[in-house]
Formats: sequence, C-alpha cells, structure tokens
Amino acid sequence: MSCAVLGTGGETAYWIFGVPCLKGSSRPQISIFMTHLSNYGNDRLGLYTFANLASFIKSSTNLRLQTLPPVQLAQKYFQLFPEQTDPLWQNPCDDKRHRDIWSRDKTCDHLPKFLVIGPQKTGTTALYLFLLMHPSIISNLPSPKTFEEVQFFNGNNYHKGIDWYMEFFPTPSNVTTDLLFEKSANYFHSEEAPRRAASLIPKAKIITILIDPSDRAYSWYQHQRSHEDPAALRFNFYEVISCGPWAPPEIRALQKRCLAPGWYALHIQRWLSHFPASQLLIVDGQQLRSDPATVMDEVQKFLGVSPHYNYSEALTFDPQKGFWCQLLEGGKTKCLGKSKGRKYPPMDRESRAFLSSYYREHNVELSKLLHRLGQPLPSWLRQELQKVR
Ligand SMILES: Nc1ncnc2c1ncn2[C@@H]1O[C@H](COP(=O)(O)OS(=O)(=O)O)[C@@H](OP(=O)(O)O)[C@H]1O
Repeated sequence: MSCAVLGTGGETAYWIFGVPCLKGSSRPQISIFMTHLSNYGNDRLGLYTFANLASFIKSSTNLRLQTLPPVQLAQKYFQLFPEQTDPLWQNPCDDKRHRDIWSRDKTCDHLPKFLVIGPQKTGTTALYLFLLMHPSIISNLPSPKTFEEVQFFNGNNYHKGIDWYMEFFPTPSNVTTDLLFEKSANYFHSEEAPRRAASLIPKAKIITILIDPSDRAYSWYQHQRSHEDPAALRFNFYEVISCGPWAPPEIRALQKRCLAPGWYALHIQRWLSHFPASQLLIVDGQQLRSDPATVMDEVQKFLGVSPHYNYSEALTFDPQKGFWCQLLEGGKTKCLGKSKGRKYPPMDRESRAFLSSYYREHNVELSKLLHRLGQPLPSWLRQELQKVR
C-alpha cells in the first residue's frame, strides 16, 4: 500500500491511490506510512511520493517535520499510543478492499465458526471427541510440533498472526454447511481472548462447560500431580488452596491455576462484554458426563448444524472406563485416554468446606447471571446455593 498526502485543504481527508490517509481533523502527532517493499524498490514510487510529501508540507505549512531512526521512531510512537503495542487482528475478509488485493491462494474459509473455550478439566476433551463424530463438524489440524491445542487468542501465539492461525484449519468440503472449530480450554479465563476473538471472528459461537468449581480445582491439582509439578507433589490439596500470600511462588502459582478459572461469573461476563448472549452456550459439565447424548442434541441445536446426528446410537457407557465413549463397529469402544477420567481419591472434607466457602460469592453471582440469561441452574449450583441459605 502506498499512501501520501497530495492535496491541500485543512480538514480534508486525503486519499492516495485509493487508500485513506490523513484526516485533517484527527491531527496525529506521528503518522506512520507504509509502502510495499516491492513497490518501494522497483518503481521508487514510495520514495518519490514521500520526498514530495515532505517538501510539500515544509513549504506549504508551518509544521515542523522531525524524524528518528526506525527503532527509536517506533519507541516514540508506542510511548504516545501504548494501547497499540498489542495488535488486534480483524477479519481481513470483512473488508472488500482486503479481499480484492489478497492473492488467489488465500481464502476466507479457514477461520473457525465456533470455539470451545473451556475452562480446563470440565470435560472439554470429551465434548471435542463427540463433536468430531459429527459429519459436518471439523476441528483444527493438530499442531505438527506440539500436538496440543492451538491456543491462539490467549497468549503469544496471537502475535504470530492470522495466517499462522488459519493454517491450522483445513479447507471445508462444503463451505456453507461444514463448521470449523477449535477447542482451547484456557481461553475461558484469559483476559485477552474474548476481545481478540470478537475482533477476528465476531460471528463465532462460543461454548463453555461448567462443573462445580471445587471439583474443577481438585481435578487440576490431580492433573498437575500426574505431570509431576513439584509443588503439587510436595503440598497436599488443602495446603495449596489455602496458602496465604507469604507462601513460596510455586505453590501460589499452582493455587491460582486451581482457583482462578472457577470465578465463573467474572469470566463469563468478560466474554459477554464482547459477544452477544445468543452466541454463547453454557453446557452443564455434570450432564455432559452422565447424559452426553442430550447435551449433544442441545449443542447441535445451538450450532444450527445439519444433518442431525444421533448421539444416543453413537455413544455407549463403558463400564471399565466409567465414562461414555464412542461406539465403534463390532461393539468396540473408543474412549478418552488415561489422562481424562483419572482415578484419584475423593476430595477431603476440609478442602471441600474451604472451597465451598471460597466460591460462595462467585456462585451466587453465577446464579444471578444465569437467571438474567434465562438459563437453568446446573444441579451442583443449586446444591451449593442451598448451603448459603
Ligand atoms: N466421556 C468422558 N471421558 C473422560 N472424561 C470425561 C468424560 N466426560 C467428562 N469427563 C471429565 O473430563 C475431565 C477432563 O476435562 P478436560 O478434558 O476439560 O481436561 S483438560 O483441560 O483438557 O485437561 C475429566 O476429569 P478427571 O476425572 O479429573 O480426569 C473427567 O471427569
């Protein structure tokens, strides 16, 4: 894109080569103009334009032009506009001008239509497996390096850009009926994820799963133990959840990962400040565990996906695993691996009481929020609220 100011006139918006440049009324302190390198190098149009622009401004205005080497200029710019240090990608396909200049091998079909945002340990992998069974639902491709979730919107991967993200998604065979999705279970409690997701895929549907936050915290603690987190191996669950601000940083960090995602109302509110309530589905994780076929019917309805897939025929309870699994031909089952549905002792009573009290206010807020949304309360929440009375 080449861009420069060619005309005069105080409040006029200037358009150069079809690109809006400076608006007289916005009076930016620093304007950064960009030009494609090939353009710049090959026809010297950029150099020519900018040299003329500078001499035009010098001779026709009393503005003082100053410049700095690129890195210092960038530092100065971000000092003035700190909010711009974090980029916010928008969907390039929403702007016809972008679509017109994109190369032919780019497509607008490689962005997800819905996200499963977590939180972790609520049954997100089970939901992911069940969704994959649907003929019109397609997930991202596994990362060739990590085989883990994409985790684009919440962390540093976001800075790798939209192309990096879109490469995770296959081209759907039927663009109008197929639904691409990805599940990254720590989007739920991320400060940045909702704003970033709403900017890139504002029409996407969002699915979250809630279980009793106390059970979620305990499951995370067990997860960390099995991954040999030294803090989880050294301290028992009660010590972790109840430690004070003076505790060593590693136990505090584990405590935060156990507790913070369970502040459900707060995190859901954040998503709702960026997405309309009609685009958010809150799944009861306990029901997903005990009656997945009913939940999957609800999910299909929410997504508006077709054809309708009969999960009551496609899922079966596996007594050995103790969970619902995919029913394969010949009566065999495909269940999730050992890391999902772990065997561990039940939570001790002291921890249960501590967490019940810790989450009381959060749960009350959640019940008010669900009420406002016209959603039923999951049974664990009703039980917790009864303890409040
Ligand atoms: N069908 C089925 N099979 C296996 N596991 C099931 C299923 N449905 C729900 N669950 C519960 O899912 C819990 C793991 O949750 P996540 O998949 O969200 O965990 S993770 O965040 O991706 O690590 C896992 O937690 P743990 O029991 O603590 O291992 C299970 O209780």
